Amino acid sequence: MTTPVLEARDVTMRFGGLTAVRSVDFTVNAGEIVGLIGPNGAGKTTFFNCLTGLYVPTEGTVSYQGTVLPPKPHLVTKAGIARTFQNIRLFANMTVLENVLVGRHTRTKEGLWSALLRGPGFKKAEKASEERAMELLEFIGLAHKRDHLSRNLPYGEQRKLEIARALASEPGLLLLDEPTAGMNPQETRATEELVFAIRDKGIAVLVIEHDMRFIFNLCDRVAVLVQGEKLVEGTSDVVQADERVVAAYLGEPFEGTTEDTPPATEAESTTSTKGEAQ
Ligand SMILES: Nc1ncnc2c1ncn2[C@@H]1O[C@H](COP(=O)(O)OP(=O)(O)OP(=O)(O)O)[C@@H](O)[C@H]1O
Repeated sequence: MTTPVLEARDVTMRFGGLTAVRSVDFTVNAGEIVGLIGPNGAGKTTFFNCLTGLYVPTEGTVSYQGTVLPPKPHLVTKAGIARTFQNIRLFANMTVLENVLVGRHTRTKEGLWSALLRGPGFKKAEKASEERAMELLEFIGLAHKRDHLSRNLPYGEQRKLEIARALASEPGLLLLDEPTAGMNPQETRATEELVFAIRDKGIAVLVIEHDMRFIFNLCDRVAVLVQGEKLVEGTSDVVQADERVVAAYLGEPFEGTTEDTPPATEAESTTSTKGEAQ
């Protein structure tokens, strides 16, 4: 039996006259790795931002484990959803261990500022947190670099550290936004293994990625967004074989598509103004 972890119902996000995400229904079940793909400007990051409370959807609801989420990022994290971003957002001048400890602030009594300023309350809670943070660093293979400043890590390790920091909030669902962007094939392969290992720990994963080989190797299910709409959803085989997906990536019109996939006309001419949706 499949148990939904995340359920987005009829989610629409408009920016003025531009509909970036249109009436998207989307589910991630327990134990699944789900991919979200689509051409540049398709609305993937905007949809992620709607899921994680960075944006308040114009319409629709997002539920986690059956409860509608408040559209506030820290409450979404607290509920059990963690994410990484397209661009690395580590604290560059903090150590590897400190970065992971900051990620734990939603799971400790102490707040983010206490963690950042290392006040007395933080120090008390620090020991238990430090043990858990070290477990996570061991899990991602960076325990030996615990005292290195994060800015001195090679790029691939910085991306891993971001994942460890996200895991530090003890999520039930992890959202990864282009985790292999800028990686060499070896690092990409290692990331694939890491995502499988995360799933094996009982954490569902939703991943946006442009690297199709990575997505099709990794995901149990893949959804394709095109011009803000969910065009196709299915197993890797089903999605790869769908002519509409190929056409969407090649920028061809959706001739011969079914009636339920009309092009989103408002979005057609406005895919270059990216705004803040990172
Ligand atoms: N804050 C914003 N204000 C106005 N328009 C926005 C904003 N954020 C995104 N958009 C627009 O919404 C559309 C979808 O953008 P989004 O970044 O979600 O696409 P994407 O699929 O993640 O693209 P990419 O693969 O290039 O990251 C684009 O037309 C973009 O210009």
